[in-house]
Amino acid sequence: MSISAARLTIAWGTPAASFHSSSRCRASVSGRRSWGSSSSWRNVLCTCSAPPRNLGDGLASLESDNSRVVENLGAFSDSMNEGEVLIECRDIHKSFGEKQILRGVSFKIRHGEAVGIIGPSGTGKSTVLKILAGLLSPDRGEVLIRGRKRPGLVDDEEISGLRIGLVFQSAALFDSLTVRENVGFQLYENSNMPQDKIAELVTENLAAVGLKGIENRLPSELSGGMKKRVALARSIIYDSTKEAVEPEVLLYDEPTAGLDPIASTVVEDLIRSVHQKGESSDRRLGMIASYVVVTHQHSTIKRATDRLLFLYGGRIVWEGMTHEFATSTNPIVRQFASGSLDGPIKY
Ligand SMILES: Nc1ncnc2c1ncn2[C@@H]1O[C@H](COP(=O)(O)OP(=O)(O)OP(=O)(O)O)[C@@H](O)[C@H]1O
Repeated sequence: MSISAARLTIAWGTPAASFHSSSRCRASVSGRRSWGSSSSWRNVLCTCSAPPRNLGDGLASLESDNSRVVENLGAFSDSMNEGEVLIECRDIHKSFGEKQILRGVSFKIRHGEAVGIIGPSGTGKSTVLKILAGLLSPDRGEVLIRGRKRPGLVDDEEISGLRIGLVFQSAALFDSLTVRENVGFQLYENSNMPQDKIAELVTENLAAVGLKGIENRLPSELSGGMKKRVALARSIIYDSTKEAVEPEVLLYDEPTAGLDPIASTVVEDLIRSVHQKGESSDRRLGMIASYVVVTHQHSTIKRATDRLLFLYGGRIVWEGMTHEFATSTNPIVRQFASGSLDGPIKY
């Protein structure tokens, strides 16, 4: 097969052109998965017990009372046992040219969590994911992986003990490769699995995202929604010949945008099904220890997240459990939840 011809720098399925500078950023995220029955996918318990924190009462307080924001965020983060924190963002700042996007983003993701990042368009959610994944460097602040500071872009050695994968909003498939080659890319490139076994796994993973019989198609022959699901299948396929894997954090950038409601449900259940909660997850093959989802979709927020971080004005302005989002009295959250034009968020 022609996969080696396409030996571009693959960073979690990223075309080389996007991140050619991170040549050390080899594919370290083949996905893990363990399919349950569809009913077990839905049988998800909330493991998070931290209370919600309203970080300011709206944009005005965010702008005028920054110390309070930081103080409250610290209180939330302090409630986490340090040993269970996989990734921490500490006071992250990021600008593109003159445009300051992130102005001090701080949060922790702990083992077993399913966290959503929400907020208005253009507020920097994807930027946060790219910084978490090590594909962008913050201008200021730091990312800690299991308590160890990562100085720059991702490096396999630096993040040993934890693998971080990013599923791109745009699917980012290799145009010249078939669906089979795209989904099985990691295994063709980095495993010793026989090709027929990889092909079998590809078919199995495609079926899990609701796609059958498209293995020989090229990405150009797929709809946008199908491409997204192929990318998802690629992110969760794993080398089933291995006995144990390191814990893995998957970052999903709008995994259900553009999907019809039923396809969205398939993807949301899939995201849940590959998630292994609790401390045992670091030795369970085929499971994701924690994941972060950036989404605008209500169904995805409700079905696929336990805890939410609300990003606005360059900072986390609210965080809490997903079920508390709808009843929050924070004006920013209320406006966002209702879709009202009136409120602190201006377009
Ligand atoms: N590489 C880049 N160069 C210049 N500007 C960028 C770059 N990446 C992002 N931006 C800008 O940073 C801002 C935040 O972008 P980002 O994609 O992180 O937002 P978002 O919250 O994910 O948006 P959406 O919800 O619409 O997907 C936007 O104004 C975007 O144009």
